[in-house]
Amino acid sequence: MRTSMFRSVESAIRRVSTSSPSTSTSSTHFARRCFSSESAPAPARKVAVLGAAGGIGQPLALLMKLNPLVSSLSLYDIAGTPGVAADVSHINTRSEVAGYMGEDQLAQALDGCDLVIIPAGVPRKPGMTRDDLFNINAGIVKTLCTAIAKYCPHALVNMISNPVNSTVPIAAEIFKKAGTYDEKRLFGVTTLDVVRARTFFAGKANVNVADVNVPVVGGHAGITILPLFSQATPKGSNLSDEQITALTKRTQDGGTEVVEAKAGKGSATLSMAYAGAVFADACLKGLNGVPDIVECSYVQSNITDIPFFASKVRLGKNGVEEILGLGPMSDFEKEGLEKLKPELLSSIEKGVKFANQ
Ligand SMILES: NC(=O)c1ccc[n+]([C@@H]2O[C@H](COP(=O)([O-])OP(=O)(O)OC[C@H]3O[C@@H](n4cnc5c(N)ncnc54)[C@H](O)[C@@H]3O)[C@@H](O)[C@H]2O)c1
Ligand SMILES: O=C(O)C[C@H](O)C(=O)O
Repeated sequence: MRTSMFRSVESAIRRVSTSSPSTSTSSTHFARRCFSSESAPAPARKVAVLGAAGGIGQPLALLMKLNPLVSSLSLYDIAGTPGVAADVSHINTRSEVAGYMGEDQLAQALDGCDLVIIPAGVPRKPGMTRDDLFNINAGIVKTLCTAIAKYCPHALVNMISNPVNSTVPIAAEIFKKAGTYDEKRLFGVTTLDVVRARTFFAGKANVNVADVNVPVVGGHAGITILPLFSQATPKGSNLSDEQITALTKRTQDGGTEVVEAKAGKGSATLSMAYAGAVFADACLKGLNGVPDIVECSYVQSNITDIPFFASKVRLGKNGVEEILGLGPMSDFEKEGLEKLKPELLSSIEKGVKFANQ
């Protein structure tokens, strides 16, 4: 899996946190180091963030403003976007920023978009599952996807709103009804699971976190999140079965760990904004024809008997270029795969049913 994006963000942050004011790099240099490694002028790309005034939306707006692959940044929410847009727009990087507020400005926000990122909707509180968000977030996603089908039907869509296992199938159904569905352009963002798996593995295996890769497959809720630690690189110190079981559980419960630590004040926002920015950057690089961009994502898939499934995906000019197979799995992972299927399938069916009622 390509890791240059992760490495460059990490090295940029290390450098900023250790440099004195007199030795710090310019802000433009910082943005370049954070994201694309391309030096040639990148094509114009309009990116929208829907839910841009929220806990994820604001830091994600900041990170997308730092991305030199973005030429136009459209920040939409039902409230609060003028302030977020004014604030972010003062950063001296390439993109022009515009804020849009309320449904009557949604068309303008979406018009001409190449990529739409959706972190709109309510987050969990302690004691809730992601599925408990379905009743509110399904409707929000339906409204937003109906508008996407109308105003930017060819955009890539990065779905962050939970429950991702259901919101992606909802989006697919809405696009099908509108006659605009292209399965290559719809992605559930599961990058945070990969980010967590990499971090947790590095700690236990005693390897440099910047070098670690771990595919995470399945879906994005509890046991449907299946990290494949047997494929983790670099190998590092040998981990026992107990350690692998514990790492798997911690990755599956990573979201809950943050929800509980925030004690009623929402779920992961900063790590999610980072993960969302990493995935959006990969999508933009793919659109721009950069070769060998591979990330895990929850997409329409036939690598298992479940119609939507997260796995490694090669990104290209049309979105999904290739869905990569699961690769060799340990017996523990094979067992996890069979266990997750009923829950994932039922979340998919729930989304499909909702979109068609
Ligand atoms: N995929 C993942 O890995 C992942 C990780 C973290 C959070 N999430 C999910 O992301 C979502 C947002 O989380 P958050 O912490 O940013 O929540 P938040 O409440 O802080 O922000 C959500 C934003 O969405 C906006 N919103 C509500 N209805 C909208 C609509 N119809 N159109 C546009 N915007 C609308 C709200 O005004 C708010 O600003 C939640 O569903 C959460 O569960 C997913
Ligand atoms: O856990 C949540 O509710 C938010 C998100 O899906 C996460 O994994 O952090």
